Amino acid sequence: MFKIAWEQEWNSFMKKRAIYCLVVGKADIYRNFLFFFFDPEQVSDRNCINENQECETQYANFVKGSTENIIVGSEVWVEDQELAWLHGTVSKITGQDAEIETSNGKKVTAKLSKIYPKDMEAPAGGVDDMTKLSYLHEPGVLENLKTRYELNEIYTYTGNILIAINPFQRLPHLYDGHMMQQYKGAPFGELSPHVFAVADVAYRAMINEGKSNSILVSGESGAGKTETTKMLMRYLAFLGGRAATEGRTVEQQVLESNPVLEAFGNAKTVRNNNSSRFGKFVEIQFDKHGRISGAAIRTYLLERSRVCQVSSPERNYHCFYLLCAAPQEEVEKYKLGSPKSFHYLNQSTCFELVGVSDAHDYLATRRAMDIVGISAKEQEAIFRVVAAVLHLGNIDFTKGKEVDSSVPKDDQAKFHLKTTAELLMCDPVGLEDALCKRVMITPEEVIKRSLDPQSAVISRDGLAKTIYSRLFDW
Ligand SMILES: Nc1ncnc2c1ncn2[C@@H]1O[C@H](COP(=O)(O)OP(=O)(O)OP(=O)(O)O)[C@@H](O)[C@H]1O
Repeated sequence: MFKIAWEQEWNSFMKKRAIYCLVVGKADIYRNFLFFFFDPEQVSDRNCINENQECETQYANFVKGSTENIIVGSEVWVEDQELAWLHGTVSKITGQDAEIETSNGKKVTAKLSKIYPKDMEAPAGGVDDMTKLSYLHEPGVLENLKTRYELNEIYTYTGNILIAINPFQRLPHLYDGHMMQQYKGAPFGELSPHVFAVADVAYRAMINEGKSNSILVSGESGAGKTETTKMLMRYLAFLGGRAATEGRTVEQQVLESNPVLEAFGNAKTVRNNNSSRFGKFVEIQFDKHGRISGAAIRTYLLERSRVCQVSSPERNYHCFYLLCAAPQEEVEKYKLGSPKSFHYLNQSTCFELVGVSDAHDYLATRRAMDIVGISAKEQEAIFRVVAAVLHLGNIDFTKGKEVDSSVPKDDQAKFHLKTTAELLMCDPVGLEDALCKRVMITPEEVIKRSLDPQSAVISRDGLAKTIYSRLFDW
């Protein structure tokens, strides 16, 4: 389903003439990237890439690199289980097999078709554009990215595609005002590769051609897509911003939408403490003078199951923990307490994030909601729903008097049922009925059937997921 949504999005990107920005976390993604851009069938499918001279050259280089004649004494790359690729020298060739003495002193045998020539003339610091490599094969590009990464150069071009490697550390000098100023209007490729250069070229093309443009940010979880997108938005806000007038500016609202979305759609996962559990399409609208005039964010396919199911060392959506850490009067108003007391949170033993204050983030989210234009009344309703989901998860069931029926388990369960109903502003009896009974509508009649405790739990979780995902979509 995601693939279909993505394909549709891709086609619409194509119509809008995309500029690519690719984020890489690990070798696997780069492998996919090579496949996607250099597989002949894929290339011919993507007319816009086919038209792109640079990509055709890259593809030709790729083929050349893979089919190069290898002889005894050639310096090559050979696949390694641990390190992905090892450098070595061919010592013997027998038929289609080559014997290689690797740089770490091992002797390995590999098929000739599986080894790749090493570029012995590549500069020590790597190249800033992969099209400058003699051989554009996987070990070659990975070696180049690694060399640059070790020099803190996290960005590299492949033609007009930007490859970004996650630095896993703050690099403020890369994104400050001075840097933005430098990239403003600079011809693409003149300065070091940078995410601002991609945003700049997209913006200029939009202004010059009077056509919409898109930037695609792709990569595996934790690769840095969200951070990269924020940088892109910051730079576009810098280019298209207005002098601050009274109240909120559109660009402020655009930027402040991030913390709001992250509070409700991000969670800690094994790979990423702030993982977006949804897809996002950000549209920034500019007027004919190149000033930001509006913005829209469309979200896709929130991971609904996380609302009810979470395991160590992951967490549920940030907003649940933020609300539990809200000022005392809010916590009392929503009848909350420690995250440890809620079933939807305590299935995992992780409640806090290192270096993150949920209490601080709660206030920051409230501020961001103000800036985005969510009224105090709406904010109150939003957090009522968040609290209601937590209480809903604590409604346990036991067997009722009738066969295969269920009722709230004890006083605790009844308290949470009553509180959920209060927060959702619905009738508690109606809510209990909805959880413990199923209504089937047939052409002849409406049948109401009792649910056993297990089915009532499924129905409770279904309701929690639906409420939360509707809130997120809203
Ligand atoms: N350019 C960067 N500078 C500094 N840190 C970064 C940068 N890019 C990523 N990071 C770090 O890596 C973490 C993960 O990045 P990010 O959340 O952007 O990944 P993602 O690709 O959006 O992941 P997911 O798909 O799970 O949402 C960030 O929280 C941040 O700590």
